[in-house]
Amino acid sequence: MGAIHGEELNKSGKMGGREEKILVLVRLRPLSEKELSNNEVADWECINESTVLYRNSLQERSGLPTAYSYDRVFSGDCSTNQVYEEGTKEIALSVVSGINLMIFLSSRLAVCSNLPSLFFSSASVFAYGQTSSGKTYTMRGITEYTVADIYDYIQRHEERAFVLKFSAMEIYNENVRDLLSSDITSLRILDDPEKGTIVEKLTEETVTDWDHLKKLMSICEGKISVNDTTAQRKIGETSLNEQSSRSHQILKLTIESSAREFLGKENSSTLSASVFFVDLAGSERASQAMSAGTRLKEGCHINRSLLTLGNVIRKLSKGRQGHINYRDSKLTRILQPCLGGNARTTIICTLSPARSHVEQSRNTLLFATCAKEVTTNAQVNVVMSDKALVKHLQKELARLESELKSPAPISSSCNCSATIRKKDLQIEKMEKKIRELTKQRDLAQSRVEDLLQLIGNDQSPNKQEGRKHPGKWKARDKWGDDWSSMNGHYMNGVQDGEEDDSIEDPLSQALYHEEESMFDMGDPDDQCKDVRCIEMEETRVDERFKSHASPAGENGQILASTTFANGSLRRSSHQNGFLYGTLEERIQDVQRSIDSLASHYPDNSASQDDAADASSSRSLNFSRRRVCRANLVNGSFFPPGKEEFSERTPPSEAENEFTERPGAFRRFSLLDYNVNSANLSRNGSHSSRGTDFIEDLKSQSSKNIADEEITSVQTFVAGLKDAKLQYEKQFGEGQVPEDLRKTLKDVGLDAILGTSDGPLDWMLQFEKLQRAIIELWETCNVSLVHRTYFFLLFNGDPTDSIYLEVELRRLTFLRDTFSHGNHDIEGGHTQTLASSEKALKKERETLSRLMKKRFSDEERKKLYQRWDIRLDSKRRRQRLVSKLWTVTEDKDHVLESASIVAKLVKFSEQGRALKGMFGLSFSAPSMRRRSYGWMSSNKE
Ligand SMILES: Nc1ncnc2c1ncn2[C@@H]1O[C@H](COP(=O)(O)OP(=O)(O)OP(=O)(O)O)[C@@H](O)[C@H]1O
Repeated sequence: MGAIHGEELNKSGKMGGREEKILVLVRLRPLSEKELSNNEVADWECINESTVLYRNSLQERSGLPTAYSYDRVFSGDCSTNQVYEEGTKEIALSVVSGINLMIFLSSRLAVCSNLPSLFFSSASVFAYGQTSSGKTYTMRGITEYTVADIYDYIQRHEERAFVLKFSAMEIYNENVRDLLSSDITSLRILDDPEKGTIVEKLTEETVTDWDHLKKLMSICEGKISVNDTTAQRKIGETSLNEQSSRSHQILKLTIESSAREFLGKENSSTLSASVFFVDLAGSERASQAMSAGTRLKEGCHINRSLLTLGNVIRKLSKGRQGHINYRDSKLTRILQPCLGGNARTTIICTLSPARSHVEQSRNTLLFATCAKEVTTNAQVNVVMSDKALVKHLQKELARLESELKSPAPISSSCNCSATIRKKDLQIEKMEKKIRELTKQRDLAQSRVEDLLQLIGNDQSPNKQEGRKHPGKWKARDKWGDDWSSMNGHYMNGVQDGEEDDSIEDPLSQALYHEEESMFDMGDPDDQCKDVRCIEMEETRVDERFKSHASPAGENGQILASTTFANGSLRRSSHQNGFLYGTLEERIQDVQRSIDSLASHYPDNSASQDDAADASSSRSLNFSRRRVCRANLVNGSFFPPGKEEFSERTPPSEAENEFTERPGAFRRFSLLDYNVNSANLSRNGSHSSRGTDFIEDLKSQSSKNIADEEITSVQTFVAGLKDAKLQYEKQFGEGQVPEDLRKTLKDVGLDAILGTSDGPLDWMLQFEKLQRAIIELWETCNVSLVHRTYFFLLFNGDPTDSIYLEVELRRLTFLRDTFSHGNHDIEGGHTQTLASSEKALKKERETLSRLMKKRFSDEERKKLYQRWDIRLDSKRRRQRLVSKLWTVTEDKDHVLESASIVAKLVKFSEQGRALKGMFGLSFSAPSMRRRSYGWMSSNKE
């Protein structure tokens, strides 16, 4: 027999890799003795072969999904053998018996030797679920049944010679260990250009027989020790499981085979395929597992890597768009081929039916729902009989010969040259257009310079103060200077001083000391809570944004350091009919801004190793999780309380797969509220619709800190853009809602309503609006990250006015809500000034932890000096962060605060991607007219 790899066949148009969804099975275990003695009730039931149902009259009324469907579900009375036979067998054995063999040929391949057999080069079986749900119990059985069947297959196929190799590893506290070696040193993961990701120096035992393999598996389980030294896989007792696996275990069985008759001959080829058995450690809540010390630390590592796995699965379920963070944990890195790679994969999600575990069970099912959507592209090895192979090659030869004999018709080559000519013409035209545009741009540029000079002469204070605005407030064109001057300050030499890493939360402290780059994990309970549900929350949020995203190609206006004057002047140029605002120019403008931001604030963190970054992003993910329960009022990303968790668990596929929460679009009704129900804000009753808007806007913006990827700024922008669109819808163009007039009066901006429409007036108005907003941010304890993004993104372009309006209205609403003692904004979410204060405090703590990561020692020292913090004082980072954004009347202070927070949340890095955000344009074409609309309407 000869072997052909799927890829080769693919080229010839016959066969190739096979795309298929991950097979997802759910296994419910019976109530354990302990659960029975605690009078636990079983709330879950398999109602048919594919649906598991939650039966609890109380929860049913909560509106959460009750039925979940998967490829196959197994009830508590199903044996592991049944799970294997009806669930995993087909995939696990496809590495030897091949899919066609299984389905069409059964064991008659030897008889029907002309038919090819497809062998998949890699298969994997995972067990996923909360601690004590039965993963190890299930995987042990599945592994044994698979291996037994593989041996059975080998015995029945004597025409081939098989070699089996076995390796085993565990990932314990983010260290990879060889389970077949007594050496407990952590192994390195390497990227091999040919083999992909490999674990260096991992023992690979050649298996002599079935007994040998069983012995090797026993070593992994710790039943036998290697060289009588260490017990193997880390197992420990928790209150939920006496024999809890504290590590992820990955077993790999490689099966190599060659046709016996060709053995030792030139044309002999060896076929290799592997099957992975993955027993993941279980997610656990610290409170339930009652873990402390080592167990708690293990639990944190377990949860963190499972979080990354959840993230990867979630992203893959959305169709592999964008970057998949496989490198965020060793688990996902090693399992990359099994997750959306070239393996056939089955995931068995195990559940405890106990009521006390309902939340964890739901999270497991949400993970399963996501996993169902993931597609892998399994590589196919094809083995043919010699006869079939010869036939295949003859056919291929004949096809190539006929292609050679009848070359492509002349007409098609004519078409080719015609197409080339057409393209040449197009290129010529485009070059001409570029030349024209460049001319126009240069012309506009010189006009702008003229106008700038004019304004410089008009605005003597600006001119005299080197473009400073009157008072403490500086113009935006000072940004670059301020950034560099601040940077300069950091670079001045200072004495060394020990820094205190003390963190109030003991768990965070433990973790922080454990892994320096890691930061806030929140309270143990929160942190150890399973997180998949949150990933689903994110999915929904993403979906919402998707549905609101503007068509790509609109011009953007997110110029972080675009000069104030520029913004105004651009409008003038526009009015004069110049094509000043062409896309090309805008891109250059943005690029310049970003470059200036990036260059003034070198990002030291970029040099830090992958692991640090990964761990940080993982940690940040915990914060992200909290966004679901974010404090609605202050925009912080910290949760008001965990009780909201289950309420906000999204619907499963059984209901609406990842659909948005019903009424998600009602969030804009804050605007309705202000227009149509103005009395509500006065009588103090709550408006959940209005809160929806605040909640979403807030959580969108606050989400950014928890996500170091570009999307976080995009999300922020999308939220604002969304709000703006709704706002415009509500009021139309050129309308000033009555209550906004009142708001403006309230904040002392009533003069603006009657002012003229010139760029200079706008500059003054912008200053006033911005200052009012900054004060309100402080009053309402708004998230520092939100303040920073907003402050940096809206820097005085007239087209920003609508965003300032929306923000001002939102903040005024919050302030009024607080002052009326109107706490209960949305059912279940009690919001008070105190809770917003608490959330802000937590955000400051988190930012203070980031200080160490984002600023070098030297920079921090300079910062302390600059902010009057003694270098020998304790908790210096916390002190510094607690000062940020507090002196609202001092523009320098605000500017520096924004710079520091921007650096902490990697704004400059994200800023580099702002170009990509043109699709989320701040300034829709109509905005140019709209921007002054509300002011002009007041003049009428
Ligand atoms: N389907 C089942 N039928 C009967 N008993 C089961 C079943 N599944 C699990 N058990 C029992 O439940 C207990 C916990 O199972 P197991 O250790 O496999 O859980 P786990 O999910 O691997 O937990 P951890 O993540 O903590 O390692 C064990 O005593 C096991 O024998």
